[in-house]
Amino acid sequence: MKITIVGAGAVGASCAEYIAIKNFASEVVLIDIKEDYAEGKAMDLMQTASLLGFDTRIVGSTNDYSKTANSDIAVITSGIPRKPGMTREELIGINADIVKSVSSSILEHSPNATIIVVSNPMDTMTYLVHKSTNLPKNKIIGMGGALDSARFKYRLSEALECPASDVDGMVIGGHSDTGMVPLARLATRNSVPVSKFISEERLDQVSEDTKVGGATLTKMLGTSAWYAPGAAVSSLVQAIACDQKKMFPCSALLEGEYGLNDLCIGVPVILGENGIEEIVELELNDAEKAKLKESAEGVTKTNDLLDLKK
Ligand SMILES: NC(=O)c1ccc[n+]([C@@H]2O[C@H](COP(=O)([O-])OP(=O)(O)OC[C@H]3O[C@@H](n4cnc5c(N)ncnc54)[C@H](O)[C@@H]3O)[C@@H](O)[C@H]2O)c1
Ligand SMILES: O=C(O)C[C@H](O)C(=O)O
Repeated sequence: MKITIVGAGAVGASCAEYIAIKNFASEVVLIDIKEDYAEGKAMDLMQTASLLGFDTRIVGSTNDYSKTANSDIAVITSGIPRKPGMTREELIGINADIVKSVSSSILEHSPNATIIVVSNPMDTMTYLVHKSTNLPKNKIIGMGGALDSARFKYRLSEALECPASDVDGMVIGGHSDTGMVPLARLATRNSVPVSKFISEERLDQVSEDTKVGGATLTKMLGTSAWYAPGAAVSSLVQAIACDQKKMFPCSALLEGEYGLNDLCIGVPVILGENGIEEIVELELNDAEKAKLKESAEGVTKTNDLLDLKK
């Protein structure tokens, strides 16, 4: 199993590290435009192999896509991250051109690859990859909901004063400060609704903290987060590489599901060797449906900023 990660920055390198530690891939190629940067990250990571006990070969390359040839999965993390005070949507101008050219270079050398889009604004970048390539829709996946759900579980575990492994919960909708829809009604602690343990006000606070999870960390770090994003991407890569048939909320092209059309937005999907093998339609209540619709309107507004004729 060969995996390419475009962008050897914070998220790309973190993702490569978690993939290697999980030891399910034969090769990870890290590629970046900065001279020697990906090679340096790859060498540094390879020097952890004997310490951490993995066999995955990590290779670095400065913009030489021949090294990525015949990748099974390609992850796009290239582009700029936001600074404190910015929204993800403000990155569209620079990142759209990068994502478009990178996806074309990936497919030139790996026409059968499944692409996971990470660069922000992620739902719109995922839509752009659909619009600018001929890949079938199951092979283009946006990563956002897996991270947002991990943050939701973290906030729930804080509120319930229990380990994160004791709680379950999911965030659907757009990967934006206002567009996320944490499904608080469906969140559980060992199958018991979390509303049994915390007040409605506290649960509302958990949802609000989850939605601004990325902005909170960006303010603290001066740039956006990378450990949880890298871990979330590695989980999606593993689900596809190992044909796990696991369910994650991912940004998927919708064609009528949830009453939505012609956009990519976070919904639960089953991931396996064929990428998105199924879109799971949840029975949402009226309030949740209204939030998802509003979120979709926001994503569409950002999509409308793309120049798809370029
Ligand atoms: N979807 C999510 O949940 C999520 C989570 C975290 C970050 N992100 C996004 O991921 C992106 C990367 O974040 P980061 O923190 O790793 O940034 P970073 O600046 O640390 O790394 C980005 C890397 O991309 C490289 N790059 C730029 N143009 C390139 C090109 N044409 N080809 C190859 N490489 C190129 C840069 O040289 C840099 O090394 C940002 O857009 C950020 O907003 C998304
Ligand atoms: O917050 C960001 O800009 C990066 C990423 O989308 C995140 O949620 O961490």
